[in-house]
Amino acid sequence: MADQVKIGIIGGSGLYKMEALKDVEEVQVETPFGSPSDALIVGTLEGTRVAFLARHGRNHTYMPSELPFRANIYAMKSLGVEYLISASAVGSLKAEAKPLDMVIPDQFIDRTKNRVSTFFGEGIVGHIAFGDPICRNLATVLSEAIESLNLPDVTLHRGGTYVCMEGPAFSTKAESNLYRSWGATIIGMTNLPEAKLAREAEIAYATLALVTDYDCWHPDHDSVTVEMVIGNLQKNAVNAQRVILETVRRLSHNPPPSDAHSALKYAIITPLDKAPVATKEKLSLLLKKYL
Ligand SMILES: CSC[C@H]1O[C@H](OP(=O)(O)O)[C@H](O)[C@@H]1O
Ligand SMILES: Nc1ncnc2[nH]cnc12
Repeated sequence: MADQVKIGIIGGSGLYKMEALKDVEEVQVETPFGSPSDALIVGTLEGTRVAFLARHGRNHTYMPSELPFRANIYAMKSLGVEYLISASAVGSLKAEAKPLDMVIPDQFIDRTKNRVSTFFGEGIVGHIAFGDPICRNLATVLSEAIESLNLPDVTLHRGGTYVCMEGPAFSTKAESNLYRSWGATIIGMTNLPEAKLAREAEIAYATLALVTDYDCWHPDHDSVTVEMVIGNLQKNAVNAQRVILETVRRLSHNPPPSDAHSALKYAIITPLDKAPVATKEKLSLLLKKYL
């Protein structure tokens, strides 16, 4: 079993490994919810052990709808992760958020249709608070890390709404314009289920959204393609990794409090002494504080 690690990183499209990780160990984690997308790569960044997971697998073999979100979050929890940073490619729904910019969103709109985004069920019912789906304090650490680096040609947008769509096809223009009329800032296919499950697992979660395109609404820009996403992500991958490094450095020196760390305190409605033993066992990693 690997050492306990408090900081986890999930890398999305175009960010399949962390170059700066040292003393790397590949950890295959099995969970009651199946296998994660890939082995967790535990290594040292800035003197701190962290766990990295390629969200779609290192060869990008999982579609957003196929991602084993529960296994991914459970695996992070089983290593001891308390803070989870998600690095994700997104389309921009606002002119001012340009390709290569970074956005730290603070809200989501759910347009997924086909995702399991809870650990509950099978006799144990829980309803987490999700009004503020991103950990504000972790988002602040991330934003301050970005600002401290003064990255050339990168504008940071603090706050904003991430529309999470099902995919895998990109949006129609009508959809893209609808989301713009709702005031949304960026669009992707992955972060909402992850954020919900992280909250249920009492892990603080924040998103580093890397803008790769203007989706399909912008009259002066071509509609999004995979080539565009990966091309821009590769241009920005060095910056993204610098941001993650600086965030890890700050988090390890000064880990902030997070409401997420006690998210289940008032969430579980089923009396646990009346709950099915098999489900209590399945969820014991998440529930043990409350059993
Ligand atoms: C390759 S374009 C669409 C793909 O990119 C984003 O992935 P991630 O959030 O893992 O960076 C988007 O959500 C889609 O999965
Ligand atoms: N325009 C877009 N729509 C959905 N997911 C994306 N990921 C990157 N760009 C995207």
